[in-house]
Amino acid sequence: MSITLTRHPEHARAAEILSDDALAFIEELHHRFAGRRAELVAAREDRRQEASASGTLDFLPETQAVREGDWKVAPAPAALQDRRVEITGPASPAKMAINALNSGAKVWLADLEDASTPTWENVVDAVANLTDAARGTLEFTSPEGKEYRVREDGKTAVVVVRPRGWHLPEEHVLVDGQEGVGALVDFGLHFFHNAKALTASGQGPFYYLPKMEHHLEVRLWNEVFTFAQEYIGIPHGTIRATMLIETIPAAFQMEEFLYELRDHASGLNAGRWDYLFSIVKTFRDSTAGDFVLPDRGAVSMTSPFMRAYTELLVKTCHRRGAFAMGGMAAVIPDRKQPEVTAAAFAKVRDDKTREAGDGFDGSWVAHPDLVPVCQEIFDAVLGDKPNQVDRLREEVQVTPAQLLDVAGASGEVTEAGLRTNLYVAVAYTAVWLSGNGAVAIHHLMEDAATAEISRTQIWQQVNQGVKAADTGNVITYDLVQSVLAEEVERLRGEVANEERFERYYAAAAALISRLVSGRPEDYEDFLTLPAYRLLDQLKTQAGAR
Ligand SMILES: CC(=O)SCCNC(=O)CCNC(=O)[C@H](O)C(C)(C)COP(=O)(O)OP(=O)(O)OC[C@H]1O[C@@H](n2cnc3c(N)ncnc32)[C@H](O)[C@@H]1OP(=O)(O)O
Ligand SMILES: O=CC(=O)O
Ligand SMILES: [Mg+2]
Repeated sequence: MSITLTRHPEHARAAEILSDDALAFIEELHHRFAGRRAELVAAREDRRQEASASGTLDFLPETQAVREGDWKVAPAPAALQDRRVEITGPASPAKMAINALNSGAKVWLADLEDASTPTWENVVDAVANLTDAARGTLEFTSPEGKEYRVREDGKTAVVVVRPRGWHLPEEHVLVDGQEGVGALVDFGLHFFHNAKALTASGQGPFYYLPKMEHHLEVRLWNEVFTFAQEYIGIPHGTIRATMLIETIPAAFQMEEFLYELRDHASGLNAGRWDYLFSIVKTFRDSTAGDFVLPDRGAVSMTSPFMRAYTELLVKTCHRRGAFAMGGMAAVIPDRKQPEVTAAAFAKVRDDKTREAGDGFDGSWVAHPDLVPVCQEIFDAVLGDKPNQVDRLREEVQVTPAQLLDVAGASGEVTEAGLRTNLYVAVAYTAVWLSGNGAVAIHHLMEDAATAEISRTQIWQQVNQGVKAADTGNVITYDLVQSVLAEEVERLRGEVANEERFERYYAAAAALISRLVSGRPEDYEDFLTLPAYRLLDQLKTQAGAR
């Protein structure tokens, strides 16, 4: 075998999850698909520069026949007919996996992506938990003695696994001396251990595919699926995947995404947070139009450019017999603060009411207490039906200009918003570095996608010399540095643990300080790329203390 591990994960199940047979499968995937994946990821930047320079994007002329053709995706299997409420959350720790399975949601998006830090231990733990879940043996006892068991009334959520995006490596796997691909490792391990059991029970294997920018990236996943099904010996088309439309180039290729994956596609999801990130990232240095996004907190789903995106998504999906899945309202309840919970419920209700009314077939929630809120709204709209794929929305017409109308969003850039962005970017990155990919900050769910918006907005504001509406100050890198220093001191006080602060928060602050400089050479395509390189280093330092 030409596959080796740079380090064995510290996990009791490592030998089972990383068995020789499983690694041989990863090696095959790597040999067949890693080269093309590298080319496709590399091709993104040229296209981005073109879009930024021209200040526009358009539907692709070369795929007009696909958009005008008469075709549909494969019909949804029984387990995915009703997706009115989907809870998202990491597949590690086991406690959260069990809570998600028991939440009453129809689907659990088991996340190895936005909500997960891909430490080697987390990756193995997530696959181990998902393997136990597929066999009905997942259980957990907390250090306090609380026992967690999966419910036995047949109402557990159907599991849909989200592997890492194409951009992330897996540095602990080497194939022919070349670094592994995070997406292929996550998918490969989960699929290898579970495909047969899930096929036999009719519960999968199902996936969510994140952060793609071009339909050729979808084609690559389709080829991965086709090969994987053959390798393991399950029928072509058993896998079903829902693709996130969460990049601005993807909004111009919704039809093409579904077409490329048509034998395996079950829908599209409006991933609003990465979508906003992608808009700012793509046009961050554009001088060909006004693409400066107002403060993150001021942009809502009712902004015209966000409505254009969701309306087009519903219309496209239903025309092709695919499910249209709504996104995440980031407000979360707090069981200890009823007024926070009431405010969160009201906001989620508004968000889901808009989505259900627009024709979405279901939507996401971030917390178990939000499942009934979302369910009630979709129940009222769906009535006896499991979905509303039959609502064609033929009246919807969306133009490129509408999708790109960032300037039409109401709201301003403020220094208060800058401060919040800096606080969130550092606090989230620190928590991520400590091994936890999702966290509540000021009653909002923060994950990799929301943090990406925060740090990219700052880069854009510095690069474009934006004037803050509340103070009148131009946002310069010096101003950012001085606000950053204040927010880092605030965090030092809040963390109140000097060792933890030094290990994670100081590292996070140093990283964010560079990423927001507004200089082209400091911009990183993904915050998690440089952060990933710190994980083992911090682990070693922690062990050495
Ligand atoms: C942009 C996007 O991609 S969105 C999708 C990716 N993001 C996510 O999936 C985030 C999902 N949500 C979460 O991770 C969590 O809700 C957080 C981190 C935001 C908040 O978690 P906590 O601070 O633990 O919330 P809280 O204390 O209220 O939790 C209460 C209980 O619900 C559980 N819980 C909370 N959220 C979830 C969830 N999403 N899935 C499963 N269980 C959950 C907690 O584990 C806890 O369980 P316990 O009572 O057995 O100990
Ligand atoms: O993955 C979802 C998003 O909003 O980003
Ligand atoms: Mg996302």
